[in-house]
Amino acid sequence: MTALAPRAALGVDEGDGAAVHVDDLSARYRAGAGRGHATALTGISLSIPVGGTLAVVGEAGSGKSTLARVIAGLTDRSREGGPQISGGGLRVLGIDVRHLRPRESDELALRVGYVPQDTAHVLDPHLTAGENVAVPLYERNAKLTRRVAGGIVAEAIDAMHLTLATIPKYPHELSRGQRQRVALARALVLDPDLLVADEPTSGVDATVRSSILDHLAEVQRRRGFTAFVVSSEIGEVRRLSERLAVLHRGTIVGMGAIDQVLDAPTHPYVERLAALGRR
Ligand SMILES: Nc1ncnc2c1ncn2[C@@H]1O[C@H](COP(=O)(O)OP(=O)(O)OP(=O)(O)O)[C@@H](O)[C@H]1O
Repeated sequence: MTALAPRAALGVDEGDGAAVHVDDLSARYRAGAGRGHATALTGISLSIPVGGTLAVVGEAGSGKSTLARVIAGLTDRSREGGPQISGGGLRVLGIDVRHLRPRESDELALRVGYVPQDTAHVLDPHLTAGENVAVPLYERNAKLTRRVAGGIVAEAIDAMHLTLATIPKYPHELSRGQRQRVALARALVLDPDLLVADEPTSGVDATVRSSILDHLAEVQRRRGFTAFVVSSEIGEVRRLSERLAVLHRGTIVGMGAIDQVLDAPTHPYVERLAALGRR
């Protein structure tokens, strides 16, 4: 892979200029036999321009992972037990996620890199780090030679500043921070148009956290993909994004430039967040 020009500069446009366009979106989960549904998101509207980044913060259970999953196209239609879109609209890379057809679901899988909170959901414990990163490559092209795949994997591993000695190791032989970076390498190996990362530094030591975020920001600057990143810490957000959305009980209670949101809080939760950020 050579260094790629930013997509916005290449003129990749998804119609209305936004890579992600969420309009009054509601989402829910099946609550189990005879118990109806549990609403997780209500009236969410946001937009991420091509090549832009939006960071999302909010307390536990506020709906961050649900929003990440629906934006990644991992709805109940495509994945058993996933969130269902129950109202509003969602366009991702020009695709209507609410009415996703199987072909579009496959297209999204190739064009969206997704890193869940728990890397155990994407890293197969029976495959080495290198084999895990290669999985999407073979999904896209089963005829890829081992030599070509190996070169691409080595580059993806290197881009996350992991040593090549990581490649033959199994996930359990790696630290949590190394596993997160392998999961990021896997999500980025197909050179996606959109990265959805759900707390990419969750459970990682504070000293390693900032370096993961810096590597991620550097790769994004080079490749110009659009990013939606969930974070649990306001301090982390600035390393990746200039824009912030704050979720509280399934609704957005603050959105805009980070300082604008924190300096003029319009909700008590944002006020608390701003106070934490000042400490
Ligand atoms: N698979 C599921 N089935 C039913 N309800 C769910 C499911 N996943 C999440 N929920 C519910 O949806 C709401 C939002 O959860 P979500 O995981 O999106 O929040 P979050 O902000 O990401 O939380 P955390 O920071 O703890 O990861 C919560 O009330 C949660 O209990």
